[in-house]
Amino acid sequence: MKVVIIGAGSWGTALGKLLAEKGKDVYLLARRKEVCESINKRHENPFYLPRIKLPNNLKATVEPNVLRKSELIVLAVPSHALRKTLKSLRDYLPEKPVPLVSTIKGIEEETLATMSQVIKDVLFPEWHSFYTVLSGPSFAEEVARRLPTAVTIAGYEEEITSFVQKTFASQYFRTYRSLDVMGVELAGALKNVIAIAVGISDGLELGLNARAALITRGLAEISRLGVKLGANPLTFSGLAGMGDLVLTCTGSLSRNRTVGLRLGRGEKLKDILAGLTQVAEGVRTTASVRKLAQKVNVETPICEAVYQVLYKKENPYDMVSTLLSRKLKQEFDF
Ligand SMILES: NC(=O)C1=CN([C@@H]2O[C@H](COP(=O)(O)OP(=O)(O)OC[C@H]3O[C@@H](n4cnc5c(N)ncnc54)[C@H](OP(=O)(O)O)[C@@H]3O)[C@@H](O)[C@H]2O)C=CC1
Ligand SMILES: O=C(CO)COP(=O)(O)O
Repeated sequence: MKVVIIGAGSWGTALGKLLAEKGKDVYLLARRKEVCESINKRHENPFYLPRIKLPNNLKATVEPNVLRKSELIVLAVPSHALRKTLKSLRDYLPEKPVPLVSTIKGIEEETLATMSQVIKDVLFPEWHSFYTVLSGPSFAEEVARRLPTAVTIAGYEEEITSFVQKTFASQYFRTYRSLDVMGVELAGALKNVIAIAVGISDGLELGLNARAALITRGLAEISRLGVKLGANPLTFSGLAGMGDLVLTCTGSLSRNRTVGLRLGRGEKLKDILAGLTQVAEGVRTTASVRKLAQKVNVETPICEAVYQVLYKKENPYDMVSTLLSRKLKQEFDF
């Protein structure tokens, strides 16, 4: 099977390695020639996954023609780049639709579209039912080191979703199926904002109680918004919801948590972003969530507090007192 992965960053490379180890003929479609050269000649991606040996049947190219005969396409670019990237590649897609797997965790800021909605805008209707989304607690580096991982794959069509589920399943990568595309997409994107909040709290050394409270109330908040937008509430207690939220809020490999930590320790956002070599989706998603929440009239106090710190230069300490001084309420709105 020929697989093309659009995006040769950390996640695209880790998933490419996994699929190549399963015997698939895998091509990473990169932007930079030097990335391709390292992967093809040295079997390593030092820009994104240093010191990980890649299999010989994982190749990289900048040539979009590689898409023509693909049998599975994986999307692994940052969310803000998907629309433009797909527009530039759509003339190279195979004549008949093939399963598409988004591994992207973000919401477009200008349109507030999730990635399935971007696909619907950019690709012909016959492609829409071929869309699936893979999400869950899965740091690229750990997957690349073949450490045990479990994820959810959601799609519209049972047959296509099962095909993708089987394609990715391996001895160390367990895949579950879901039909809640919207829920899995939203859970994956929204948890990044909560991870920034937890990072800020940990950077301020506010303790483990505060961390647990933010994760729990963060889950309540992102579930509330997700459900209002059409997600199945159960999705938020699964791998794509609770699972990924806990991983990203507590795992030192998280880029989003790290942005928060550094803010909490007193660094400026612009300095942090200037030094990042990988995407931290939650920064843009914070702005998207604010607009979404206002649009559907859902209270998202933690996301709002993160917005104030990131975009209004609010002191992180004030974020905490704002959250703690909110009007007292019931824990659950049954
Ligand atoms: N890394 C992880 O552990 C996981 C990541 N994800 C999600 O996967 C998605 C991709 O993230 P990840 O691989 O980590 O990101 P990285 O920052 O590691 O890599 C990003 C990739 O996208 C390319 N890219 C960046 N900007 C653009 C652009 N404007 N147009 C076209 N291509 C671009 C980069 O190319 P270039 O090198 O040329 O800049 C690179 O190939 C994100 O939504 C992320 O949340 C999901 C699960 C795990
Ligand atoms: O989504 C992830 C793990 O599941 C990766 O999180 P970060 O983007 O914060 O590193």
